[in-house]
Formats: sequence, C-alpha cells, structure tokens
Amino acid sequence: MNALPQHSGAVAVIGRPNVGKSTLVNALVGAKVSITSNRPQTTRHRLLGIATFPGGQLQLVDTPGIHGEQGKRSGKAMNRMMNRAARGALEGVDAALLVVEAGRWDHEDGLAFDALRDAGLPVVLAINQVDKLKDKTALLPFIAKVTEGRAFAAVHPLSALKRSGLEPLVASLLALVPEGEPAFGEDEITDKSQRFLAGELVREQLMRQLGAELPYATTVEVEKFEEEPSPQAGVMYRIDAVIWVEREGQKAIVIGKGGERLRAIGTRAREQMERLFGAKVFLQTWVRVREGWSDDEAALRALGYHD
Ligand SMILES: Nc1nc2c(ncn2[C@@H]2O[C@H](COP(=O)(O)OP(=O)(O)OP(=O)(O)O)[C@@H](O)[C@H]2O)c(=O)[nH]1
Repeated sequence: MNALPQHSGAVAVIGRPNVGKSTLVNALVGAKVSITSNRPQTTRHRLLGIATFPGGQLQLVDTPGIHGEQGKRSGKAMNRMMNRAARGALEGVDAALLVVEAGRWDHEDGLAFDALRDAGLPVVLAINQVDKLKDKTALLPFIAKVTEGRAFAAVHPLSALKRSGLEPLVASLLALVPEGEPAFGEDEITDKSQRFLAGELVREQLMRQLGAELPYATTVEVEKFEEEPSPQAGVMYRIDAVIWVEREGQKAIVIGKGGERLRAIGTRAREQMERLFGAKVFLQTWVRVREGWSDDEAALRALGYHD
C-alpha cells in the first residue's frame, strides 16, 4: 500500500535556448527522452517527459526554447513553428518551470516570467548549471536580484547535468499539481513513439557532430521502423533513417570523406537507441537533398513538424 497521497499533473518547462531544459527533463525522467546538445535550438518539437516518483507523477512538457524571431536563423517557418509550439505548451498545464542559467538573467527571462504569470500559472524557478559557477557566493545575490518583485512559487539552484538539487525541485512541483492518481503507467516515459525517438537520436548526432550552421539545415525522417523477434536479444529493430539537407554541398559534408562522418553519426545514434530501447538495433542512414525544406511549411509538416 502506498501511504503517500498521490499528485499528478502537467508542468511546462520553459526557458531560453540552451539553458538545459531537455537535460533537466531527462534527469527527472531518468532516461533520455529529449535530445540535447551544446547548440541553441536543439529541441524542435514539443514532447512529454513522464517522471514518476513515490509522491506522484509529473508530465513535463519540454519545449523548444523561446527566442526572438529576428535573428539570423529565426525568420524561417521552422522557427516560427518552434515558438508557437513553446507557447502552446502552456495550455492545460498546472504549473510552469522556468529554467535559467546560474548568474545570467536576460530581458528574455523576464519576458518569459511575465508571460507565465499572466497565464495564471504558479512559476517555479530552476537555476540550472550551478556546477559551472566558480564563485558559489554569487548565487545568493543572484537569487535576490531575480526574485525581487517576482513571486515564484519556489526557487531551486541545481545542476541538471550532475543531477544534483533535483529532489527539492520535485517536491515543489508535486505540491503544485493536483492530488490524483498518475495519468500514465509507471513504466511510461514519454508520449512519443519509439519511431519518433529514433529519428531524434539521429538528429542529436547531427547537432553534435556537424560544424556551426549545418545542423540547422538538416532534419531526419524515419522511413522504416520494424520490430522483429531476436533469439539473443528478445527483440530487435530495423530502422532506416533519411537525413534531409538543403543543398548538394551539404550532403557531401554530412557523408564526409569516404563516408566517415555519416558512419560516426550512425554508430553513435544506434548505440543511443540500443540503450533507450533495451534492444539490438540495425540502423541504416541515407542523405538526401530537399531544397528549402526549413522554410516551407508544407515540407515541414511532411517531415513531422507541427505546432
Ligand atoms: N555544466 C552544465 N551544463 C549543462 C547543465 N544542464 C545542461 N547543460 C548543457 O547545456 C547544453 C544545452 O542543454 P539542453 O538540455 O540541450 O538545453 P535546452 O534548454 O533544452 O536547449 P534548446 O533545445 O535550445 O531549447 C548541453 O550541452 C548540456 O549538456 C548543467 O547543469 N551543467
């Protein structure tokens, strides 16, 4: 018998690009449901990370980072869709988790707080990346500064990467969501299919292994996702993934000399899939050109993007 009263509810995870939202969602879920990289705007889709604790369940809505639409990459249809997906995440949630980087509070963070408060949501502040702070005494004045005139339901300094400071955060969030039985089973970790996650894990390697601007010109489509019984491993997956780029020159870069880069991307993505699915994976990858896909709403929808 479970003695603790159960709480269950949805929490929108909001913040600037690259502050560590996806890393935090993965740390709370205890598995890699959302891809991460050191490049801003890695997350392109809204995704639910389901985290179950003795006191209840949090359905964490990981969002693309909210960002201005004037920047170099930002006027495009994909960026507009990403911003809409982030804002749409506020519908139907019980609370918001605003993630910021320790020691850094920009105008955009203030705007995000205002939007959340105006939406009538209790806002918990996660001050992430405290492991990077050289001078820990800087934390208290930082907290004093950002909380002045802003009513946060709770403030938690933490490190998503090192998984430290997470327990008090979980307690605060559970207290803000309604009492009730978990909406999802204990072993469920996301609302996305394995097929979707497979594509994302290939895209994660593109974000991590390609230089500068190129990752933003690529996307991944899973053409085949088949499960078969395997005598050794229980089940095994056969996955065909197409990497879409915008120009022939980009195709050559993704493939690399003698196919080296594409092989490295495929190997690492396959290892990540095997870990997440707990099964053997056969992954095949191709690179194809589709001009202008990232600024074409119809092409984006065909490739699985939506807001
Ligand atoms: N040192 C340190 N790095 C972190 C921490 N949390 C996240 N990072 C790193 O910050 C980078 C961005 O993390 P993500 O989780 O992809 O950030 P995000 O906010 O989801 O980014 P977008 O997809 O742009 O919205 C990655 O390289 C992470 O490893 C942390 O607590 N400490």
